[in-house]
Amino acid sequence: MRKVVKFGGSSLASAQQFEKVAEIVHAEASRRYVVPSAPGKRFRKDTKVTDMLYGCYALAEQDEDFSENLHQIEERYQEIIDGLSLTLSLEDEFAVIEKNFRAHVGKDYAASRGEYLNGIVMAAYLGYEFVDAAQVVFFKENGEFDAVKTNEVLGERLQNMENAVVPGFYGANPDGSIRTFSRGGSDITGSIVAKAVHADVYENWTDVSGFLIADPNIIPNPEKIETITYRELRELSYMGASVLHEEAIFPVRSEGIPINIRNTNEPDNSGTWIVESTCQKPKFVITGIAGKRGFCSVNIEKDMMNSEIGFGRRILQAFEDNGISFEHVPSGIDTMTVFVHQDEFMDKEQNVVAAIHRLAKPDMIDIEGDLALIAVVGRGMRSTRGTAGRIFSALAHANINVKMIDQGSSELNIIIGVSDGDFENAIRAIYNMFVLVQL
Ligand SMILES: Nc1ncnc2c1ncn2[C@@H]1O[C@H](COP(=O)(O)OP(=O)(O)O)[C@@H](O)[C@H]1O
Ligand SMILES: N[C@@H](CC(=O)OP(=O)(O)O)C(=O)O
Repeated sequence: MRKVVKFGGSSLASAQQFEKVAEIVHAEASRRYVVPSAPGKRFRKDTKVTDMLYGCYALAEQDEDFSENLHQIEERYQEIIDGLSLTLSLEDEFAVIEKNFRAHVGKDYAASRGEYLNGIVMAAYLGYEFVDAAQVVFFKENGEFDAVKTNEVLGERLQNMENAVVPGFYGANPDGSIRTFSRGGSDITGSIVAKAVHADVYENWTDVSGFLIADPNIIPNPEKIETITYRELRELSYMGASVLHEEAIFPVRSEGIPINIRNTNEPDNSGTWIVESTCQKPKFVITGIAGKRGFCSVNIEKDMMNSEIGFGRRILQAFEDNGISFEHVPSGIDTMTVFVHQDEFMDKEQNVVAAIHRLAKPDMIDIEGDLALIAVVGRGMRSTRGTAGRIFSALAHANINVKMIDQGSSELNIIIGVSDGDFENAIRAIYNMFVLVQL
């Protein structure tokens, strides 16, 4: 049995958390490969080390004095080192970091030091070997992750190592400079390592006892999801369920390696299993609910548009020409609506409108901002009639106006558009309808 264990920032925020982590790792000999994040928040208003590093580097980039900021970061590590009674010194490491910050080596390098240093501390504490991710995780010239080279080099490097710590979140560009994944990217590293070592399980340890049916910041103590498929998870994490990075499933999915989400603060809880397929029936019709704010809808009207061949393509071309990706495109007989990310769209809004007029000659264009999209996801929905009806009914009872509904052809998800202001109430109403009433 071979396991890769990734610990998130919340699991590594302090010496006390490190102690829990070591207990978990040493509890099973199979937990051979450890992927740590940078120290996260110790309390609600605390700052993650990654954010401290970004802030510190921003000063360095402006040639402003950053010594106090860097010192505060060093103190966070020192507190952990002292709390664990380690004899390790990071003095030389911080001297190199300071020099590189002064030389403006890059924002990604700066952010990556959180995981790099935590990896060194973790390896010393566990008695595991440290492997710098810059030597084993690679990106291509165009910035894409180089899965083939990484798998080969990482697999070979770890093959004969009994135990190792590989820091999450970063790797190297072809010229050797550091590049990070997007925020939360240590989850991706964990998955990459699991694939490279042909792990039996990828354990992802965090501060909640599994993937929950809804965001615990919106629903107090939501029910846990026992088992979820990769496809369901992809829908939920893409739509904002931040417990696992949306790209983290790809490396393990191709190998059929299950992911087990676990809680460092409650290690006896079996957590959530993320699998390719299962005959286990979900407890409720829906598996989970997730959502994101910050969308904008562009409603286009033109009489008889449905009979005009190429109309849809011309509309979408207006977005493509302006470098804007779209989320959903529900359409009617004489109307078509394109949902886009508001922050991406805002600056180019009038260019897109002009392009639509030029390319598709619509009768009217109407833009509405401050919308939220909610995904109701579940493999159980396919075999249950009336799910959309129940969602509508729940939202109507909560006095929420539904702006859009879109059911994926896989019948795995239903997407609902509501006003930003209704976002949390809508999630509560759906949770109550499908989960609370059944408990
Ligand atoms: N559906 C969900 N299930 C569990 N946690 C969720 C969900 N949606 C959002 N979260 C949030 O995700 C957090 C865990 O992710 P993250 O903060 O990235 O942890 P880590 O520091 O371990 O990487 C939880 O504390 C919770 O607030
Ligand atoms: N430390 C990085 C990468 C990461 O994955 O962190 P966490 O596991 O705490 O989400 C970030 O804050 O984005």
